[in-house]
Amino acid sequence: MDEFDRELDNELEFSHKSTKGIKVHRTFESMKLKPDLLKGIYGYGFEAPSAIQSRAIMQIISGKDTIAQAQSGTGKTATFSIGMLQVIDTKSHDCQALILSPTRELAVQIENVVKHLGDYMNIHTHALIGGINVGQDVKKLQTSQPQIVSGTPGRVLDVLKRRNLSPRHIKILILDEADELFTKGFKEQIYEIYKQLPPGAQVVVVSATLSPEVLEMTNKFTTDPVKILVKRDEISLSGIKQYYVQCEKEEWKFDTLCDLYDNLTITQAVIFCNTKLKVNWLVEQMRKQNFTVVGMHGDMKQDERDSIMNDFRTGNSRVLISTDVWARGIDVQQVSLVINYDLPTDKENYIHRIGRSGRFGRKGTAINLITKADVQTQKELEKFYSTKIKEMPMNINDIM
Ligand SMILES: Nc1ncnc2c1ncn2[C@@H]1O[C@H](COP(=O)(O)OP(=O)(O)OP(=O)(O)O)[C@@H](O)[C@H]1O
Repeated sequence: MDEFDRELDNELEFSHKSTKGIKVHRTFESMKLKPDLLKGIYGYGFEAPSAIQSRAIMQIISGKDTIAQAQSGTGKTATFSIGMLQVIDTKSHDCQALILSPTRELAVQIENVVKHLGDYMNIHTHALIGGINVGQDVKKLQTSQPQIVSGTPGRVLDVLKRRNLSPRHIKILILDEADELFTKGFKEQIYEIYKQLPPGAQVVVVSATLSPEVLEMTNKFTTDPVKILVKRDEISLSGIKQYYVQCEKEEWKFDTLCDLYDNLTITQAVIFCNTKLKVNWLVEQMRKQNFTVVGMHGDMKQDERDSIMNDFRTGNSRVLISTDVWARGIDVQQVSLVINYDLPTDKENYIHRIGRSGRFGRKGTAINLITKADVQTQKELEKFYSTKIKEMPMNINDIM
């Protein structure tokens, strides 16, 4: 048992229900935001707040610790970004807000959203991510003095320890994909970072999936938080249709995928495998059959990851094969199809993976390629999320 778990053990029971009576703001105007922030929101193309935005933004602005859960692709990033931008003192050049997320690509994406929403506020931001020279970060921190930093836990902790980033004026900490941040590899780092913040710093916990165990853990970081939660049977989006193809044997999956290829390229598609080796293998096999695909995983060099992300975001590549490094948070609106070449090993990532499609009310399709051995796992997923995964019709065009 580590220090984090020991301290958790002493905490009191935590209620897993949404806070009652939260006011709903149906327009951004009614939130009385700074005019420059409002301009940034409209400039970014938003007209009205989504369900989570209409409830959580004002709670964040009020200074309360907040736990915000909402389905994938429903605008959680802008929820915390708008709340945070409203409370930042733009005249000060101290770092006042820190956003932590589990992958480098997500941390960069979040920084981009903050930058765009804060377009008219003269806001300085920086993405602190691993895989690039820390010297560059140090220089940027000194020269641009960002008020908002979005980063991955390892690099953020590193610059805090080197004293290149001062935590003294941080008044708000956002934990995006919090349940992922509370898993083994990260939680000690998160706790280390949290301990360096000034007492009373506001904490905002965000994810589409927050299990009772994770909610219990948030107790360590939050004081009397406002909770906006989603019941488990409401987490899967009805706009994302879920199907399976029964492949009998593992070897049959490949032929099935090749048969589906034409449909993958109608818009954009992401194919998930459970290991980096399998991603490499599948990319190679697909290319041997003259299919155009790209692959991405955490063992690749950062500049290669950046260039693959860039090509996929701009639509230059259309079919991406990846690990769970791509499961959470990444927002590419053109993705309309997700294929689970392997079923994920944890239930939460199933929801996150299929949520790469169907962004903000768009239609999406998810297809699981399953062998006999996967039947039970898939049944458990259906039961867990009270959802139905149907057999894919012979003619896939009927569902696309
Ligand atoms: N109010 C809004 N009006 C129009 N589009 C919006 C609005 N809020 C967010 N969006 C768009 O919806 C998409 C999904 O938003 P976002 O990435 O924040 O979702 P999320 O809830 O964080 O999803 P995930 O659970 O996958 O992390 C983005 O492309 C974003 O620009």
